[in-house]
Amino acid sequence: MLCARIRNPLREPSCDIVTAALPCEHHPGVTEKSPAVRSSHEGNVSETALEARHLYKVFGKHPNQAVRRLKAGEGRADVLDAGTAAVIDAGFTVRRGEIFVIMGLSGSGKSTIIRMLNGLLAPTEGEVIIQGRSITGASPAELRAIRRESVSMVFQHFALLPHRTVIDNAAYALEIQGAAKAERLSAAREILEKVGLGDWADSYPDELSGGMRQRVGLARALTAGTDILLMDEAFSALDPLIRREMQEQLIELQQELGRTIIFITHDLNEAMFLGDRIAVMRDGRIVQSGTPEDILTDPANDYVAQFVQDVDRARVLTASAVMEPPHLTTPLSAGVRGALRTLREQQTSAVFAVENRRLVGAVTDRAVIRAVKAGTTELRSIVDDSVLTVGPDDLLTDIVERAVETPIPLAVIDENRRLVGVIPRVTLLAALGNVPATTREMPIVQTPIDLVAEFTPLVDAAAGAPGGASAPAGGTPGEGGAR
Ligand SMILES: Nc1ncnc2c1ncn2[C@@H]1O[C@H](COP(=O)(O)OP(=O)(O)OP(=O)(O)O)[C@@H](O)[C@H]1O
Repeated sequence: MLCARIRNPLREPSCDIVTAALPCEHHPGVTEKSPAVRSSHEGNVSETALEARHLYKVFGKHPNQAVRRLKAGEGRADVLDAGTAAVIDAGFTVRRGEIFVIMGLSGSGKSTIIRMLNGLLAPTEGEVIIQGRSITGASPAELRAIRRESVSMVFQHFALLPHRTVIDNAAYALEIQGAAKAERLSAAREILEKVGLGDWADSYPDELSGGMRQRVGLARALTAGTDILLMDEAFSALDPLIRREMQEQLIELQQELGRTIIFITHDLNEAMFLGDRIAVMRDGRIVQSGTPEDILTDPANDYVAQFVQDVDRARVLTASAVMEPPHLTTPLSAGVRGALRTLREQQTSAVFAVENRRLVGAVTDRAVIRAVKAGTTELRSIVDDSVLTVGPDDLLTDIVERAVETPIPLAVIDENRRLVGVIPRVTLLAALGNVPATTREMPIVQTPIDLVAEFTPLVDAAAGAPGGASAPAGGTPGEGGAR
């Protein structure tokens, strides 16, 4: 299985990209991880493939009036008399080479957004910018050119031409672009190989299964050679197993071909698995955008939190998202006695041995005691170097098995074998079960009755103190008394 973190080179860039939680430029109330801030040595290369700025779409009699009222603070339901607000002030930036997912329940406005992104629908207000060019106000001919050259679409119901062979379907977009037959067939054949349909080139769509037909749809969009692919619920009609296969294949293809993909889905698990970043929509608005881990671990509001409750966390969270700092370590240079001291102080039965922060292995209490008895002082000879390790980018789903096998926490090591964290089994279980792994201070239970306040007036009254026996009738115990 591919790792969600490392599959996109743009997501884990090799040079100084600063990522910080910032308010989204277009939505001060919506937070997203900041767009990559590139170091100056990369030059001013635009990494933005597509941008949506303050998009509104209202269907109905008075769309502009509805937008004015929405801006003034009225809600979607309030402006129904003027029209249906399908999209309200949606803004996002899609970076080149990423999979950006727009996720929301039926009616939340996803399809309307995607139709505005490829110019099939004009926004009531706002702007769509594709590769630096605004398509708002573009002529029909310009829009056709943009769709031909920059943006391809993959539909839920494949939209294949039934009387054409698989290869002719896959080559169709190039045919429209006017490419010579030999050129388009060769390009289509290459892509068909990549999607696993090389042997089916001469078949017809009705000879294929649903998953295979969707592969042809995907091949057609990829053959077109556009940088941006819009995929509208592209896998929703497929059986669950085929669907998962397609999701995995899409990530592989995206990694290989580096296209920019905007993927629409109502399925949060799919969004979490595919998305480098996700925009969550509700009632026409984007309510949160961020990486899958951001959304899972820090939902912006109760709506998103409820949504993520049922997410298959093992497919989204990585080792680095759940690991704990490695406290139970002993340097090799501390020798057997040093290891013994750490084991006793930490009251544990095994510690990790490290050398220059690099993991050497684990040392158990038994081995240490035997070594002390035998008069051994050097630690390396008793280190067990077969400890199970995982990488920071490994998905939990891929490490659960190893966690079950090992009696000590899993060691998380980076590419230089540096011990960057540990995952005790309890931490893994807590993360999978969405239980907070942190512990809090125990609250101090308040004494139910303030005995001093209760009894002082009675004692005072018995002693004849002023204000005691003469306390007003109905006064609460303690009122007017000493505290
Ligand atoms: N042409 C139209 N005329 C009037 N209302 C529309 C039109 N298209 C969409 N809507 C309304 O806009 C809202 C958003 O619809 P949209 O299809 O964009 O949502 P969606 O999230 O894609 O839902 P689904 O997954 O069901 O397609 C809905 O209330 C829908 O009824």
